Amino acid sequence: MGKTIAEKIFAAHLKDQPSPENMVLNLDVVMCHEITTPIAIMDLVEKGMDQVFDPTKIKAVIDHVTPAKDSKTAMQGKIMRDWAKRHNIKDFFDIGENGVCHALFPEKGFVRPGYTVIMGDSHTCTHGAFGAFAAGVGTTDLEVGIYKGVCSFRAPKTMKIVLEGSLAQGVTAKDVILAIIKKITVNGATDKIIEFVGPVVDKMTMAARMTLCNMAVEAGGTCGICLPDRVTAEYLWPFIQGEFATIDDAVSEYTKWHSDPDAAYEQVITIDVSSLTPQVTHGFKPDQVKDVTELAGSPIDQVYIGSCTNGRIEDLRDAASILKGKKLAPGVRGIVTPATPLIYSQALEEGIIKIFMDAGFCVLNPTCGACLGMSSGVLAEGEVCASTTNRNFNGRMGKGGMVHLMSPFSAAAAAVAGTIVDPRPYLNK
Ligand SMILES: CC(C)[C@H](C(=O)O)[C@@H](O)C(=O)O
Ligand code: SF4
Repeated sequence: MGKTIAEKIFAAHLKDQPSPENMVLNLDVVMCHEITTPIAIMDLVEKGMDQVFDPTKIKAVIDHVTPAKDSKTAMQGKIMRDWAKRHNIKDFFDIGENGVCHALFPEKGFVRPGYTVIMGDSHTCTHGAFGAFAAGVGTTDLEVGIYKGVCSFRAPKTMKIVLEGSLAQGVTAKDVILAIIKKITVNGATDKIIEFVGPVVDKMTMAARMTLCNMAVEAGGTCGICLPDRVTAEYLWPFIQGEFATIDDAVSEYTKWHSDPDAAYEQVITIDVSSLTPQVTHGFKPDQVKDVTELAGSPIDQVYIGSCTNGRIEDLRDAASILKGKKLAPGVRGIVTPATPLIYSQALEEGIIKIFMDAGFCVLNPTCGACLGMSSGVLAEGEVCASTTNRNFNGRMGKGGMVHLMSPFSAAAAAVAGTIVDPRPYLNK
């Protein structure tokens, strides 16, 4: 019987298997941010176990609320900073160099095909876009990961989603993943890995694949995963050129992680995306999704473009293509947060920041901030936000606020229209 990519990664990292269902894996990367890691650090310190298994395999950032907004967040940052220094963690990103973890770490080349990655953050699944097994974990697992470099997982079960056809203009990876979550529901992939394959994925950029994998957790998935190919190797080339003579060599090496044709899946779902239209959430669950046309005309107060889902340069370009030469609708606030300093400076160089500013947007530094309602754009009670983020939970961006998840095209079109609107007529105008 052949193996899935997840089964291959698990087999290659197996340290111990206490039972058929329970596999302890060696970790290649342990990622850390200032919301969940300080709790793990303090607990390790208290237990007299203040050690890290390998400082080169720990990647840490202050990203959720940065610059600090109050004494509590300042202390969370300080705990991270002191810890990184104490343990000689070189890949630690503080103010000026920091960005949203799931955008920053891929950009630094920290994740490679076949890797095992954990983080105390639910959207760690984003890194599966590189053909890695990347999972969000709780504090105890994070502590063990930091201390010993291992983590225990259930034997992998995979749901394969085959994406066929081709995407129409103005329809993006965000619309695809919203449509998938609508179809399989918020529990559809619980305890499963979602393997995204098919011609649509093959054609996607790494940015689009990251958007796809980012929201696997919103369907309950442990991880989203794409098979590493030429697109992966080209993205990683600056980091792997010491390992391979040519990109072709990298591509052929990475095929060892491809799922075998006779691998066994829990479930296989095939979706033709050719007739897919822009999608948007309503309600407070990410599977409450409608065609944008069904919600057209719903008023909004704020537009938020950013986050680990859609704060990359490709996303800012999409939004700017609609905003160019236009203004925010009266009464609508616009906030854009490039997800990393590199994206910010690229956006500056490309004139994208100017487009946002001319349209009336407030441009923020890279941070999670408003995405989880912690800072930098919190909604007031009764307010509505058109957002490129990944969660529309009740009160997510502020108590009593409502979030509609959508693509950067749809968010930019909503900014101009002042209501939810079909972005397609706004393209190329
Ligand atoms: C703060 C963190 C633990 C949280 C997560 O795990 O997802 C955050 O990133 C979020 O998106 O709500
Ligand atoms: S951008 Fe939002 S979803 Fe992503 S890690 Fe930050 S808070 Fe979580």
